[in-house]
Amino acid sequence: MNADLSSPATHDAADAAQALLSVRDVTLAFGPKVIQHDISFDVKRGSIFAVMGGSGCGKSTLLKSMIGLLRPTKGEYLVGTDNYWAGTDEDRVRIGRRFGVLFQSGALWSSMTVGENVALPMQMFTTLKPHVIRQLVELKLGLVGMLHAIDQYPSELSGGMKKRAGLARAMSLDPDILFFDEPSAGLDPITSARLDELILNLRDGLGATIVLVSHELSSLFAIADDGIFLDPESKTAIAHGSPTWLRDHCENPMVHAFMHRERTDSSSHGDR
Ligand SMILES: Nc1ncnc2c1ncn2[C@@H]1O[C@H](COP(=O)(O)OP(=O)(O)OP(=O)(O)O)[C@@H](O)[C@H]1O
Repeated sequence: MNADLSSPATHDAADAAQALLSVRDVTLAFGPKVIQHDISFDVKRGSIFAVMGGSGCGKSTLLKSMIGLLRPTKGEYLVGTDNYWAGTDEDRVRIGRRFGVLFQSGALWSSMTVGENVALPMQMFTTLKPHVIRQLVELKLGLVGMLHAIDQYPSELSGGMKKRAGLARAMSLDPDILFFDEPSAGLDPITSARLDELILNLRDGLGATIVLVSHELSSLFAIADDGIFLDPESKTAIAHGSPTWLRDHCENPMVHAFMHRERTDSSSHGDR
């Protein structure tokens, strides 16, 4: 399989200069089982970067590794000038403070209200006074259209509201980079489109930099402006570029089939 790495978004010296996060020659494995090898890409400040590929290719594993839950067997993650895995545990905690993560389910604490969930990271990691935290919580919930639900418990929320609340919590500490794992999973198309709009507003209004894993083509085409396509067979990246660029220009058959929702023998494990 030939790698189609010639898109406008292929990483080069200019991209590296703008990069907020640089992934360099990363190999991920569980024991002897290699999941992906020699992955390199740059996430530019203010971009929405998609990790794409069929089911089981290693998207979530890569995301986990980027947020510090899995040490790569080889390679580096550079966050600005910080080399994430090269430092001490304290260094990683400091660098990790620059990350916000939205997990698939929203991952809210069920015994706490929405407001308490959003306040928790501020209470744990800052010395802000309670009334300041309250103001910030209201601000974050306002940004995601959830201020009205500040005193509600997660069990009282719809799937889309849980995602919004999870997003407000991910933004609690004003992260430099937001990581989203399947933000549209479990949402109906209208709620999913609203979440896409919200994500675009966060990028355009706040200049947020976002890395996401998603299967949802409509969502990928609507919001992502750069990305990487992982192949489960060769276990490495076979294309770089925005989802629309890959859809319209990438000639690699696996990528073409995925982006056009076609079934081919070689992509039988691709998601549909
Ligand atoms: N803790 C683990 N130990 C061993 N293998 C694992 C572990 N976690 C994931 N894997 C394997 O790594 C591979 C990639 O899994 P991963 O969940 O990253 O894929 P994915 O692309 O996110 O899939 P999906 O789109 O279906 O969520 C799979 O073969 C999976 O079985």
